[in-house]
Amino acid sequence: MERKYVLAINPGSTSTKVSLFEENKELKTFKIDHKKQELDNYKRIADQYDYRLNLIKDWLQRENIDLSSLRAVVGRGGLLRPMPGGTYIVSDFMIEDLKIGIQGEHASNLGGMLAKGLGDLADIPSFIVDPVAVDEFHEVARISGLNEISRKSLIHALNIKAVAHRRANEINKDLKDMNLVVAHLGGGISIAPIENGKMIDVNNAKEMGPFSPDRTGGLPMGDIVKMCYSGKYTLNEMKLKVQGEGGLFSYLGTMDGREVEDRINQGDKYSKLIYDAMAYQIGKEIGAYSTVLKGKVDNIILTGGLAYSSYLMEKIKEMIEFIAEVVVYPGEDEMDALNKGALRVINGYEEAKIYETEVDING
Ligand SMILES: Nc1ncnc2c1ncn2[C@@H]1O[C@H](COP(=O)(O)OP(=O)(O)O)[C@@H](O)[C@H]1O
Ligand SMILES: CCCC(=O)OP(=O)(O)O
Repeated sequence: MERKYVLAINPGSTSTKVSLFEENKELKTFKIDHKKQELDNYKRIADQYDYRLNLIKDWLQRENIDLSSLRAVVGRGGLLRPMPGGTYIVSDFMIEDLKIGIQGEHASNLGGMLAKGLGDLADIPSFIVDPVAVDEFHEVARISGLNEISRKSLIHALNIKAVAHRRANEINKDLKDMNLVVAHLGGGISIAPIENGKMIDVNNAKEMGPFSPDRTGGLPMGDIVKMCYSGKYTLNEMKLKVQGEGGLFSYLGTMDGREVEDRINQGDKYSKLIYDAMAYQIGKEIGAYSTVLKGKVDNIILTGGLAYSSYLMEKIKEMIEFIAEVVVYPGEDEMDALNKGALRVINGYEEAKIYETEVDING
């Protein structure tokens, strides 16, 4: 059978998306929704491997997609060691880091594992593209203010890079000649200044910056220290407060922007206060990162699921339009970005990077 297709896999906290591509054309796509009770059965993210792999295999079978028709499998990359952006071959060393969660637990850790699992079965290469651990920081951005702690680049790199390239193509410029501030506004929020194509800083989508639908972002430090030592909460409970049950969820009991807007439209003033506060924090962070670029910003890009909300976009624009033209790309196209990353290598435009030669293996 002719090997024609690329299979892209994007594991998220509540779903696994799979898409089949023939060159640049997305032929089929499927979102497998996972019930919370189902995922709660697994102690660690890596433990979900067989469960999610079998669901993908079932889908392939239902769609009559034979593994021998695939050229490559590509997955969303996870919380690996700090690494340059690009397309990476999934190696055994990388798999070990994904399994232990070298920089923490995240659903995207399964992307490389699932890609390699299927790639090995079909005897074809497996890749990851622009994982959430891409680190292009300026050295000064790493300094936190406490000697034992470094600031980390944990970022929605795949979508941020994809929309930055999209804007550059739209205005016929080379991204290397552009400065942008990109705000990925999803369940978690990443806001990054991009200087000549490099993401030189970011808030850290897991624990700093603005609050998001399910995360607190940065919090008043003294109060957090007191809560940690109050004896009222376990480590895991505190972690869940910061990521998973923080942000909109902690105030309003929902992490769905649409539901919050329904409540606002019905006159709920408290929901409006909280939603407006999220917009306020996002605008403030975009302002801060514009100063990183010394105000030389070609465009500000707002993207991710929350960018579908015209209410939120207008609130944010009011605060930042004085800096640069604002461009809104609602949603994300991570499947397309994964496929494009794999194709660049398969079609010989780029060489696949080797994880163990790009990262600090002793770090
Ligand atoms: N039309 C909309 N209006 C307001 N919020 C929306 C809309 N569409 C999606 N969202 C919100 O966007 C968030 C999810 O964004 P998304 O980029 O899909 O995140 P993730 O991939 O991190 O789960 C959720 O809070 C969702 O409710
Ligand atoms: C760890 C940075 C990327 C991230 O937070 O992704 P999700 O929003 O998909 O959890």
